[in-house]
Amino acid sequence: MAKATEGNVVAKHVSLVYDPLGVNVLAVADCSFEIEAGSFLAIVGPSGCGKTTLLNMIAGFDTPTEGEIWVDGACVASPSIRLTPGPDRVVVFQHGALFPWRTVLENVCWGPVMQGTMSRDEAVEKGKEILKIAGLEGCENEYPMNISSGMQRRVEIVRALVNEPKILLLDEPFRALDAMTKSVMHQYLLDLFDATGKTIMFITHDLDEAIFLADRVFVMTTRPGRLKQMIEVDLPRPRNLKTKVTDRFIQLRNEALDAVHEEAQKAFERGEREMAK
Ligand SMILES: Nc1ncnc2c1ncn2[C@@H]1O[C@H](COP(=O)(O)OP(=O)(O)OP(=O)(O)O)[C@@H](O)[C@H]1O
Repeated sequence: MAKATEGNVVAKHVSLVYDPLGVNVLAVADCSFEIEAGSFLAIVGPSGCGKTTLLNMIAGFDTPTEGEIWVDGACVASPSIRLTPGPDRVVVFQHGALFPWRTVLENVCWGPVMQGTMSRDEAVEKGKEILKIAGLEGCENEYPMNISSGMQRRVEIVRALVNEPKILLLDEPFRALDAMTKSVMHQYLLDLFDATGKTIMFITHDLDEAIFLADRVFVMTTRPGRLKQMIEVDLPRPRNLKTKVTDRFIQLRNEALDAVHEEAQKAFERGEREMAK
């Protein structure tokens, strides 16, 4: 699959202060980075460092207090722009949100049909095609409660992809899954990434997951979240289980671990100091 030409994200000196007149929490500070069209960026960092805040600004859910976010040459977020969430930037959260009263296929087709961007027949065709890549062929008529949690997560990702977004934003989508299921999810996600060529931004606490999936790993500092380190993951694709035992994988994972651990230690010490006040 050729790399996408759409979905290039550029963040320029982005900061966000929650409640500037009240508690005044500087969540993200002066973050600048680029996600090239068709590439996979993982974001890691200590708890509360601003990962979701960054994702929410790209999704159009939150307005930066300073700086700008550009998608394909158009400014989509800045202090002076009205929020514009839309189907070009679709988010999958860690907690599932499938309609329990609709079948898998109905869940997957609902968005584009409701928005009028596809006829029902087109959405069904597209939905079935992506469900197949995600290993869900034959589950179209099941209800969410009758399939496993790993399958439910895949249905959600398929549902997001059916909208043909420019960017897929994933906020710890596999956090609640056991290690074995997670590992299977990774392979399906990589298959979907290879097949669709979409730009993906993926938040996680799991460094193995970040290195295994991504082209680049953005390590954030403890809050306020800034860029601490950008790790270029030069592992060849397609990747599989054997990738995880290569020397290069272990080297990259250790690099990420050192960077995150240093920040987690700072966050911990700051927490202890605040408790001692
Ligand atoms: N609405 C809000 N008002 C005030 N502070 C907030 C608000 N939302 C988040 N915060 C604070 O902003 C900081 C960044 O939060 P955010 O959820 O982006 O971090 P995170 O890195 O995604 O955290 P985690 O890894 O725990 O999910 C945290 O200190 C959080 O408590």
